[in-house]
Amino acid sequence: MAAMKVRGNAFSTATMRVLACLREKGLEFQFVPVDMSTGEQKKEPHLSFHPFGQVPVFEHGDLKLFESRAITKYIAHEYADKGTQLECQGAAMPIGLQWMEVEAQQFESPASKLVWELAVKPMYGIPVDEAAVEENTAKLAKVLDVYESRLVESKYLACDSFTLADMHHLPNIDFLMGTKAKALFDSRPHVSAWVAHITARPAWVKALTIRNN
Ligand SMILES: N[C@@H](CCC(=O)N[C@@H](CS)C(=O)NCC(=O)O)C(=O)O
Repeated sequence: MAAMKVRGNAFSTATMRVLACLREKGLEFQFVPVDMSTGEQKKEPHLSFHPFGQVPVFEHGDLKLFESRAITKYIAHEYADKGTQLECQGAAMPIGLQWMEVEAQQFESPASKLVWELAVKPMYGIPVDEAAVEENTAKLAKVLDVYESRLVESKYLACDSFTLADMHHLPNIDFLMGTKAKALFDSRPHVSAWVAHITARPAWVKALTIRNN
């Protein structure tokens, strides 16, 4: 099997999305830390791997990929028979695609803005923009109302087992659980149970250990 490498940062949500996937699949990989505090991602040689100057970058033999969700879809497909089956099967396949888009198009924007305001800014002593917090709390609440309805009828978002559609949420949820935005999840019983369930997955717990290295 060709060697796998992830260039990224342990505190980057997009990087953690890829590490979660590799852990679910039980795949070996080399982690190459990119120091975002010095802007390493905006300089060569990193720019030769990622033209937008971001993390993560995934390398598998001669293949070089950026965009975390494209990387996880590649890994899930390429290693369909290894570890956790992360794609919805058969007739549920398009439902999996739909809920992955929901995460990317509806959840990511308000969730990542709240991560920035409530988790990252306080770490660096940067003043919080309360108007942005209010606006994105309202937006995320509406998204989670839809999730609550969906999770009444289905234990997981897309199909009857854990898939990429659930997994893609983990990094933003992990940060938000340490902020006042946790209340948005806790106040919706089915969302709250889903969060407890997916954040306790051994693969996710193992992915997070990268922060201890
Ligand atoms: N849509 C991209 C987002 C990548 C992204 O925004 N990465 C952030 C870290 S989570 C980054 O590199 N930020 C530094 C920068 O933009 O300079 C993906 O999912 O890979």
